[in-house]
Amino acid sequence: MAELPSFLSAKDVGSFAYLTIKDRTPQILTRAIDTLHRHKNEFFENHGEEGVEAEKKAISLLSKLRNELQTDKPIVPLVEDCADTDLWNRHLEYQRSLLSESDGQPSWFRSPWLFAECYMYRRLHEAIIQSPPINDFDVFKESKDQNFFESQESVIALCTHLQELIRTIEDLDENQLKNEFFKLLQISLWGNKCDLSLSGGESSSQKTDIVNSVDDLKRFILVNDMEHLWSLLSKRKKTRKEVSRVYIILDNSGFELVTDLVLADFLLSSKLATEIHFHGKTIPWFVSDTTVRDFNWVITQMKHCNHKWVSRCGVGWENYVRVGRWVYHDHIFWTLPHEYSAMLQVAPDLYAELQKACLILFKGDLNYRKLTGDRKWDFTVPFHQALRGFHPAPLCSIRTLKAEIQVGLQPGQGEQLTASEPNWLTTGKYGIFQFDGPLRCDFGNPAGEKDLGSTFFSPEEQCVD
Ligand SMILES: O=P(O)(O)OC[C@H]1O[C@](O)(CO)[C@@H](O)[C@@H]1O
Ligand SMILES: [Mn+2]
Repeated sequence: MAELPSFLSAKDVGSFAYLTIKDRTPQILTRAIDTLHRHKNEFFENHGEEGVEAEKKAISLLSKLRNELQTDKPIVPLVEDCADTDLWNRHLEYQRSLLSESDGQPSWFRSPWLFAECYMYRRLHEAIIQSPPINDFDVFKESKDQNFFESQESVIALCTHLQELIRTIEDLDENQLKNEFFKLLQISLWGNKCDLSLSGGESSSQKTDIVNSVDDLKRFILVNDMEHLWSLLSKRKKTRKEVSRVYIILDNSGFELVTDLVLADFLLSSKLATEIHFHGKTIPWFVSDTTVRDFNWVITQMKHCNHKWVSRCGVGWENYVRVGRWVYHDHIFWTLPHEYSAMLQVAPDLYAELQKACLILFKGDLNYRKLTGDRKWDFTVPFHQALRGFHPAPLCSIRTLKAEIQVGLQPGQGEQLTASEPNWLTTGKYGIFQFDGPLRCDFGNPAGEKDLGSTFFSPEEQCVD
C-alpha cells in the first residue's frame, strides 16, 4: 500500500500552518487575556474577591500557555480530570511514538498542525476550568455575539427570504424547489467565510446582501456536488415511508449558524427531511464554533427581535426544538484532535449515531481538515480515498477553503489556481460542496440496523439513475 502523505505542520516554515501557530494563535490568546481583564468588574460583582483572584489565575495560566507556544516547548499532558483528559493524553503518547529519538518531544512547531492547534484550544479551556468560580466563562462568547449583531441586515434579508419562500412552498414545482434548495445551500456555504479564528478573533461578520450574491459567487465553487444532495433527498422524499434525518455538523455561531438554521428550516418545510440533528461543541472552540449556549442564544435573540420575519423564524425554530424535529447533540469527540477516520475506534457511539443519517453535512474548514486527516494530499486524490474508511452515511463537506488542503480536483485545476492566485487555499474566497457516499435513498433508517463501518462507494463507482 502506498505511504500516506505527511501531516500539515508548522515545521514547514512559511506554510499557512506555520503562520497560524506563529502569529494567529498567540494573537487569539492575547485577546482571550484582554477579554478576561475587561470582565474583571463583572467577576467581582458576581463572586467578590474570589472572582478577581480567579481572573488573575486564568490570566497567568494563559500567559504561561502563550509563552510555551512561542518558545516551542514540548506539549505537556493535560492535568485537570475531565471526560476527555485520558483520550487527549493517550493521543499525546501516540504523537510521541511517531517521533524517533533524535526528533525529541512533540512540540508546538514540530507536531502535526491539527494536533497543535486543537491542543491550544483545549489548554485554553483547561486554564478556565482551573479557575473557579469563573470556570464556566466562555472567553469567545462576546465576539460570537458581536458577529451575530453585526450581521443583522443579512439576518433580516435571509429570514425575510425564508418566510416568503415557506408561504408559497406548496406551489413550487420540482425545479423551483431545487433552485431554492441550491440557493440556501450556497448561502450556508458562504456563511462559512465568517469564522473568527482565521481573523485572529477580529470581527468578521456578513455585511453584503448574501441572498442576491450567490449567482456572482458561483464561479468560486471548485467542487460542486449539490446535484447529488438533491438527487438523494428528493428521491427519498418520493419513496419515503419513515423518517429522513439530515445531520448538520455545525461550525461557527453568529451569521453562519443562522444560514445553517435557515437551510434546516427549508429542509423540513420542503419535506426533503423530516428531522434535523445538529452537532455542536461541548467547549469553546476555534473562537467562533457553536456551543449549546450559542445555539440557544441565537434562537432566543431572533425570537425577541423586533423584526417580524426574524422573530417568526426564532419562534418557529424554538418550536422545532420543543417538538423534537430539531435535535441538538454534542459529543467530546468533536473537540478531540483526532481525524474522523479514527471515530469508529475512539467514539463508536458517535459513529453509530451518525449512521442513522440519510445525509450528513459537515460545515466548515476544520471539519474538512479532520475528514481528510489534514495531510498533504495531491489535489486530484479522490475524496473517498482521503476519508480513509470514514463512511457512516452519505456525507458532504460544505466549506470555504482556509487551509492548505484540497482533494478531488480535476487534473491541473489546483496548479492553475496556484499559478494565478498563490493564496487561493487559505483566504476563504473559494468553496466546495464535496460529496461522498452512495446515492441510494435507503440509508439512514434510525430503526434499521447497519454494520459499523459498512463499505460505501463513491458516486463515481456506482450507477446513478
Ligand atoms: O471555522 P472553520 O471554517 O472551521 O475555520 C477555522 C479555520 O481557521 C483556521 O483556524 C485559521 O487558522 C484554520 O486553522 C481552520 O481550519
Ligand atoms: Mn469554526
